[in-house]
Amino acid sequence: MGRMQMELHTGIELAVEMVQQRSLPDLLRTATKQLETAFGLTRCWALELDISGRLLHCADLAAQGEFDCSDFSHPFSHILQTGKPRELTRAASYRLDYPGFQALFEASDRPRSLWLEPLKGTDGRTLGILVMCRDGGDWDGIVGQPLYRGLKELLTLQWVARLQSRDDGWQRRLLKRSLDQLNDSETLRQRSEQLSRTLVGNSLAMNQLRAQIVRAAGSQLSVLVQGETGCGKDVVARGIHDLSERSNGPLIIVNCAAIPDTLLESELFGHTKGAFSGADQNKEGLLAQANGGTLFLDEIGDMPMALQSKLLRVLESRQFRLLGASQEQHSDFRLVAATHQPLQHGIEQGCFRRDLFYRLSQFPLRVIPLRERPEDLEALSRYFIRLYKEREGAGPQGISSHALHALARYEFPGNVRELRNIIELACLQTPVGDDIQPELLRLEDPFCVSDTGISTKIEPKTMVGVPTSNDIRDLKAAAQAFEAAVIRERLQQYGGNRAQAAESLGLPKRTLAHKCLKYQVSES
Ligand SMILES: Nc1ncnc2c1ncn2[C@@H]1O[C@H](COP(=O)(O)OP(=O)(O)OP(=O)(O)O)[C@@H](O)[C@H]1O
Repeated sequence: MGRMQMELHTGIELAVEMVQQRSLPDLLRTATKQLETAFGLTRCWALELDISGRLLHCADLAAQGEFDCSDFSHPFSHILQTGKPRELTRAASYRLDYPGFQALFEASDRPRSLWLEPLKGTDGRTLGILVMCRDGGDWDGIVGQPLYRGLKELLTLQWVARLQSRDDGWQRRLLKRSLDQLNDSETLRQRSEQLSRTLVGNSLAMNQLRAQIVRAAGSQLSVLVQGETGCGKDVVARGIHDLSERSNGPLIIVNCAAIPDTLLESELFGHTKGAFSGADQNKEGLLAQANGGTLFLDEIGDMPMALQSKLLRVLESRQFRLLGASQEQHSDFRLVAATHQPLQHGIEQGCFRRDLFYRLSQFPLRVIPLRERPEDLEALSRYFIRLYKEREGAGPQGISSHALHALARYEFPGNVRELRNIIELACLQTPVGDDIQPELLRLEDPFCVSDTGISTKIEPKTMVGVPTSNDIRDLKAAAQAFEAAVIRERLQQYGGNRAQAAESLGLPKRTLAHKCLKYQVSES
């Protein structure tokens, strides 16, 4: 084979190897090795200019292979600035104290001569710098060779192609990420909108709460909803269930305050026949019923300590045992708990387990009181008017701006529940088709004494069975008598309707039922 043929053969072999490299680092590594072998170099490096054009990288030098292009204490900034190749002698190299350059010089065994050549793509864009090292001089004898020029051209072409595919991949990833983000925010928007049909309010706090509910619903974390009585914790818990992937499963609601302590455990865990006196048949507990769905433990702060420990165990393993049974059972439920009491206080008092608190509040949510979000009053009022009209078939047209102003001045100790009662009562008294006017809004706390010093609604002294303050010898008994009297009176006021009486007192229905049982108060 003649010399020309040999060169052609070598050139083709090298070219084939170079085009096979899929990534830029592999291409640069292969090309520099080829140049070393083909031209007897002691070392060859390829420095890559980053996308900002401010840094040159040499992957093989690791941490030291970074060259700031605005620093002229290494030779590469000059090369980039002039765009021309040049030779650098060993003596000159010693004088350049840039640490990265000294590392490169050292790793090249301090050659007698270095050839620095900028590499450009066909579009004129600078790709980087080729650094060739050898102990002889005569660089023209190398860079003038067709094989060198051919390899260099192929290297730059492949370099551009690799950058292009890296850019394309990067663009694709960027596009995918923005599409994902768009999808996420679109889903978030749609779900928040769906939720705004039942969890009404346009305030910033409500918008943020809805967004958090959507997020909580998308996870399996236990959610603790905290907020004053009547502010919408129950609505939040239902929202979490409805928006979760468990929405087709059951939503089991347990009001821990409404079930006597002695019954709560068997209600939750269930029992076998004969487990205790009165257990005349097997009974499935609420934990088992919540399988595949959501268990909502309302008023969790009222759960007895002994039961808290058992609940903690269930939450950790989702395993539990029916009272009286020897076998464990499994239930796959998501827990949502709610409380109007600050649990922190319970923890300090030693009546709420700290570890349970942390287990419950994996995703904490707080519903702020209505008085702190007056922007929600109008939307909520119109929502309750609409519900009233749907239920009764007719009702007021809307609510006057004066009435809305009056609402805005009120504190709402009973929160949204109280607003609902006020609006419903006003609906009843407003002529069909008119707007609710301020004088029809019963804006007073029934337990408050008015400016005249006369109690506006309830006068404990006149209540049957309630001792006057001078006669009180046992405060607890007197307070209970008062509570019983208020409930009795409220039931009378609402014609025995427990749901309305409970709403008007800011109590869950089951709590009222429990209190009626405790105080022997009947509807009649
Ligand atoms: N943002 C809201 N949008 C629509 N209705 C609401 C909203 N907040 C509360 N309500 C309504 O107010 C009443 C009381 O709400 P809810 O029962 O959820 O309060 P709660 O915080 O759970 O009260 P409690 O502490 O007494 O259990 C319900 O009739 C509920 O539908």
